[in-house]
Amino acid sequence: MTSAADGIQKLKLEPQPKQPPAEGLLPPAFSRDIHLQRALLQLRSKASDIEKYIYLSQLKDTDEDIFYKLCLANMNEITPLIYTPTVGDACLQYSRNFRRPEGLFISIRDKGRIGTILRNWPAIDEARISVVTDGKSFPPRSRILGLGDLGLNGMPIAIGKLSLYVAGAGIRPSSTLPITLDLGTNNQTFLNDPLYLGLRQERAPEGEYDEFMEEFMTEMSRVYPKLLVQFEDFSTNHAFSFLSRFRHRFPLFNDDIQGTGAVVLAGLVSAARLSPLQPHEHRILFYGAGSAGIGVANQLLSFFTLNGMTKEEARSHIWIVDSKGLIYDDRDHVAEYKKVFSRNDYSGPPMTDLLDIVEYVRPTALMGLSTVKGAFTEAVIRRMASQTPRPIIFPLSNPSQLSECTFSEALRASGGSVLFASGSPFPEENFAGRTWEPGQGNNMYIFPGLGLGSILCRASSVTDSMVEATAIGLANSLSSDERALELVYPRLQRIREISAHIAVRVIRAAQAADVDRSSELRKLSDEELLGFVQEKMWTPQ
Ligand SMILES: NC(=O)c1ccc[n+]([C@@H]2O[C@H](COP(=O)([O-])OP(=O)(O)OC[C@H]3O[C@@H](n4cnc5c(N)ncnc54)[C@H](O)[C@@H]3O)[C@@H](O)[C@H]2O)c1
Ligand SMILES: O=C(O)C[C@H](O)C(=O)O
Ligand SMILES: [Mg+2]
Repeated sequence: MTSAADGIQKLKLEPQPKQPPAEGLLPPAFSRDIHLQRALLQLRSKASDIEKYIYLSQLKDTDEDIFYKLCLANMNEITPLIYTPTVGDACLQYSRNFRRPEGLFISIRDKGRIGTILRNWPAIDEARISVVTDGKSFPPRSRILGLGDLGLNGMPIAIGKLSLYVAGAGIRPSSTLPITLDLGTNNQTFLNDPLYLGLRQERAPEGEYDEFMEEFMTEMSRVYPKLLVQFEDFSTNHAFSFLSRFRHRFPLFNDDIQGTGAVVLAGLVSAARLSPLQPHEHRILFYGAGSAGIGVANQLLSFFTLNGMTKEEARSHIWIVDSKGLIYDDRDHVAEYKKVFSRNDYSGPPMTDLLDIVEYVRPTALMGLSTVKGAFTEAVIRRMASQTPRPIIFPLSNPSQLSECTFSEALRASGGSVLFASGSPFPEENFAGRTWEPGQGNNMYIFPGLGLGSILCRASSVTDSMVEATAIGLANSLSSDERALELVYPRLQRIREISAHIAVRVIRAAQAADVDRSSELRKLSDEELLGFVQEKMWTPQ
């Protein structure tokens, strides 16, 4: 009879000691440099992105060094395959394509013995960073990107984010820990699918979920005392409540609320530098009021407060639209977490049409976090472009098929005046006799550096000031060449350099907030600190 442990051994999850292969096992002319080229050719020969994703997962499993070398040399080509948008399909098809475990699955039935399960993770190094998702949705079509209730199939998003920690910030692969919490699913297609790998039950009720999370977080900190936790793609209500419940007790952050807030703040700062308007002239309209929309709106208050306004004044520059239209005081049914942005200067009939809202608000910036494909119509973009000289339009919903508009649409409808960034990548465009590069406003620019800085200074918690520091660090990391091309984000190929720069800002902010536990870093100059951060980055051999 085979035991569960034998099963895992067969699935090769256990780390294999690195030894040169015995003589004769490799062909005489084999060289690792040439093999890198071979791997790229093999990758490019695959017919679809999901096949490329599967190829890359297997490459990571069999030869981690080649996998990360390939990533680092080809960030623009590989990031969309191991991360957004392909990871969306990888999630949808996870139970069909599953080959071997690459992370921990902790289910509601493990309540009472979560510590034991956590100790089963067979890593060589102590886990230092974990991305945790519950693959869960609240209203239909929310969370895991914008794809809905994925239940246990959310695992690839945790794996994808951690691959970017390694590629983008040089976190040691063996210290990363992807975790999917299986609390059941209300996705009937999965429940009916014989291949579905998760619990075949509806989601656990709130009270039980709360107890489960309490035990989970407590055990995580016991088993892995140096661990930083990233909450990913929880449904909106849980995203906010778990963040506020745990953030002062454990080192953790929520990527969708805080990471997205920071990346959009950085993009807005860069875009505003290209606009002729003064900061206090900006009026920001949010389309979508979930964890990301409200998280970003909260973070964008800093755009105004850093320019001398009070929080109250800053709030008056922000308008929010949810699925029921513009949010204002006299409107019924406004969830508590949105109320802080409710307008007290409008009291007419409900305003639901985006074109009417754009006409009324006259936004200089329009942020899409709604999961509503095509919501930024040609008419909406044209109207905005007629009201403001450089409309800032960020359709941030993921994956690509849920984007509020494409780069081509925004460019053409605005006659080239748009300052654009999208959550998922879009190709360059030829328009009006030149080539235009879109920006990608994705939290992937933030979490690697935030994680690296927090880990290196052993932050006991992740403060708002550390998150804000990532945004300023990112906005200041554009090269003169990138600025000349009017890019709002730096090129992805420079992600390691950018992450190191962000990590330094994070460490300094942690020191100022007194949450750093590696106090010897306080003695280093900024230059020495940057050197220290870069030296700590893992590099594939
Ligand atoms: N670019 C990034 O880095 C990034 C980061 C986080 C989230 N996102 C994306 O943002 C999207 C939203 O994420 P979330 O976590 O906030 O999801 P969510 O489900 O919590 O929120 C979606 C919001 O959109 C609103 N909405 C739905 N239909 C609408 C309509 N017709 N008109 C106006 N509003 C409508 C809903 O009311 C809700 O407030 C997802 O697609 C996600 O992938 C992008
Ligand atoms: O996963 C991404 O690409 C960004 C973000 O965390 C999201 O949920 O969409
Ligand atoms: Mg996310």
